[in-house]
This record gives sequence, C-alpha cells and structure tokens, in this order.
Amino acid sequence: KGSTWGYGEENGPSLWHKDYPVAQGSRQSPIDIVPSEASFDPRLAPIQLSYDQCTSINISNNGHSVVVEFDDSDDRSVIHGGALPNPYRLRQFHFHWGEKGCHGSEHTVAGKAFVSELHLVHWNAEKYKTFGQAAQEPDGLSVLGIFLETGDDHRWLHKITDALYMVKFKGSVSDFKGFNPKCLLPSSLHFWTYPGSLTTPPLHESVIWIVLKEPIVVSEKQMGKFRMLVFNGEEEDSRSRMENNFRSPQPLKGRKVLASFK
Ligand SMILES: NS(=O)(=O)c1c(F)c(F)c(S(=O)(=O)CCO)c(N[C@H](c2ccccc2)[C@@H](O)c2ccccc2)c1F
Ligand SMILES: [Zn+2]
Repeated sequence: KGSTWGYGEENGPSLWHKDYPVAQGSRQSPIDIVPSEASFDPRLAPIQLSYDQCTSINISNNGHSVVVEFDDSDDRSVIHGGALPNPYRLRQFHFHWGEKGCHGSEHTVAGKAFVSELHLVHWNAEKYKTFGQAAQEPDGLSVLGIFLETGDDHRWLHKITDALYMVKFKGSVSDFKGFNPKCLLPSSLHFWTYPGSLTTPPLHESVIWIVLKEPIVVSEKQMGKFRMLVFNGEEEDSRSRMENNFRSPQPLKGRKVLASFK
C-alpha cells in the first residue's frame, strides 16, 4: 500500500494530482523566481542558522532522494529570521538533481535552472507538537533552498558524496553523525521568500520557502556521485539511476515573492 509516486513516465509529477489533488492548489512549489518582480522588504530579518550543536543522525536513500536526518527533539539546530515568526527546527536535508550536464534544480531564477538544489527542511516546533502536525499547517514548515552550480570541487561536499556509496539502493541507511550543514552555505545569505508547498507528495501547502540568491559551487565529478544512486531497492531487478528527481515550476497564482536585498 502507500503511494507509488515517483519521477518516471508512469508515476511522475504530471500524474501526482490524481492521488494528491492539492497538486493543482493555489500555493504549490517550486516556482520560477523573477527577481525584477520580487519586492524588496526591509522588514525581513536576516537569516540566521544556529546549527552549531547540530545533531545529524544518518544518511539514507528513500527511493526519491538522498536524505540526512537530524535529531529535532530540542532547539539545538534552528533557522530564524526572514519572514519566520519564530525559530524553526531542522529535521532533514535532501537534494534534487538532473542528468549529466543538465539542469536539476526545482526553483528557477528568471527561467534559469541550476544543476541541483539542496533543501533543508525545518518545522515550527514552537507552535506545533509534532512534525507531522506542523506539516499540515500553513505556517508549519520552512524549507531553505540553496542552488548548486558546477565549477571547482566544493571543499566540504565530499563529506556527503563520500558516503553515497553506502546508500546506493532505496531503503539503505548509514550512520552520519557530526555533520554541520553550515559548511554548505554560500557567502551571501541574501534570499527570496514566498508561501508554498512541499515539492513531493503529499504536496502539503505548509512551507514558508526561503531561497538563497547565491549558489554554491560543486564539481561535475561530485555531482556524478549523486547519479550513482538508484531509485530501486537492492533486491529489485529493475535498475534505474537516481536523477531528474525534481518537480518543475508551478503557477504563482497571485503570490508575492519578497526579497531581502535590493
Ligand atoms: N522538496 S521538499 O522539501 O518538499 C521534500 C522533498 F522533495 C523530498 F524528496 C522529501 S523526501 O523525504 O526525500 C521524499 C519523500 O517525500 C521530503 N521529505 C518530507 C519529510 C521531511 C521530514 C520528515 C519526513 C518527510 C516529506 O516527505 C514530508 C513532509 C511533511 C509531511 C510528510 C512528508 C521533502 F520535504
Ligand atoms: Zn526538496
């Protein structure tokens, strides 16, 4: 049982609305961010990531992406600022990427896609008792999106890419302690923010998106390591490379995108 959604011909994003009608809702993500149409809002507080006591637990392949999970039983790892009413707790991060040399980000900037996009998923533990509950509320989640573009090796990304061989197959999990995602931030924390949704089923419209303007630079070789992951489990005979696990931009439907910078 359970949904068999994916990114293939028979179960991809264009079909998700059949099991998840909210896919055609009024605040779906990702979107194409058009900088000239974003309004600078001086009231937006700078983004602050207090991840210093961060508590990564494991890295896993869930058949949709590679995920690093965190212990979110207290406020050790939180994001605050932006349009957030209070600190939100880090729960996990994951990536979206394309095929070799192609785009793979979810958000686009004036129609430009990046090779990949990192998502750090946080939840409003101040207002809601559990992640699952928060995920159903309009102000329950906040996802920080960071674009990846290709160039030189990223000096810290190898900590993740070196672990990917351990989680090649769907359902594989490996210890991954003491990883602080602050090492994956670009130098500028200038951002856009808008009300949106999860970009995978259940597509809940419960995400305050914060997308950084400045991408981080990773090498094609490092991106190649993500593409050795597979969507299927070790025992399945169909072998399909994990790539193109991204949803395309959705209609803005009148939403305003705010910018933290001029
Ligand atoms: N781009 S996105 O941020 O919308 C996104 C993804 F694109 C994404 F691939 C995942 S995933 O967990 O890797 C695959 C299954 O959803 C999650 N995972 C969510 C999740 C986060 C923490 C713990 C469990 C699951 C997502 O699956 C979710 C969020 C809220 C309620 C149910 C499911 C996710 F939130
Ligand atoms: Zn995501």
